[in-house]
Amino acid sequence: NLWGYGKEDGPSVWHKNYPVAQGDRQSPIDIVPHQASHDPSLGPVVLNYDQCTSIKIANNGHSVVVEFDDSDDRSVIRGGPLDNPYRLKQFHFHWGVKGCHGSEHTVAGNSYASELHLVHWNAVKYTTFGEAATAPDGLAVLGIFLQHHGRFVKAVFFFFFFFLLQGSAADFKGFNPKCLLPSSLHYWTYLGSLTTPPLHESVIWIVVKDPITVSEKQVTCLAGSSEPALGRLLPASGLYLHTFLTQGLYTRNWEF
Ligand SMILES: NS(=O)(=O)c1ccc(Cc2ccc([N+](=O)[O-])cc2)cc1
Ligand SMILES: [Zn+2]
Repeated sequence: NLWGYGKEDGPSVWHKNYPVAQGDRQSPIDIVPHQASHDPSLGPVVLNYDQCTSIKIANNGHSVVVEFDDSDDRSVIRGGPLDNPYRLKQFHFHWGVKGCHGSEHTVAGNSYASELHLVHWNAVKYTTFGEAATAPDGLAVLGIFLQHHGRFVKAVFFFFFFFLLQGSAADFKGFNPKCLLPSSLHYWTYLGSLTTPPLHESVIWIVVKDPITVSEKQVTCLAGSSEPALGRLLPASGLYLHTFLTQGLYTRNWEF
């Protein structure tokens, strides 16, 4: 496919197909806390996800994405650096193949195990996500660091990522991402870009300072709050995993 994270198709060569990679507001960045300037005009970020409607979960070959119904303003983020409410479109994770250095943003050079991105778009100024994704104030992505995954969480990631064969999707209803959010939303914010191709410089980044430790509790909440969906996913993926393991297909020790 067009791009990936390998030697031949990774970030160092993305500029060949996506010249904006050499732009002046590319993400991710290393956040250096004591170089960040305090902006007293910035208020708190407010999330209204109570009526959120997750639709499906899919594996696009680069990440696991949970899509939401964004046909109205039922799930929005507002406040902070945002002039309008931005609609929740999808969330996805970035994690590493080796242990715990999968986050995209780093804080004073330190990376976390993984990073959750909640992607929103400015439906006040633009009519479609695609249009917003090419505008300088079109998208707002809430980035949340996840730290030190236990074995249980790795298994869940494994289930999600490997059960959903590339390009497949499963319906995944009733999941509210609020259960994955830290209580205090202290954040850094900067104008940046999509962190993967097409790398459009259209993202107002809001990176939450405090990482969440994705504990069994969080994952259970994930399972709990989306019982119908995850319930359907897990046994199937459990079966898949069982087959995968027992049929000797399990060739290497997967590390997230
Ligand atoms: N990692 S991230 O910066 O939050 C990110 C969020 C969403 C996307 C998906 C995507 C966003 C926009 C387009 N586009 O405009 O053609 C295509 C794919 C890609 C990357
Ligand atoms: Zn992302």
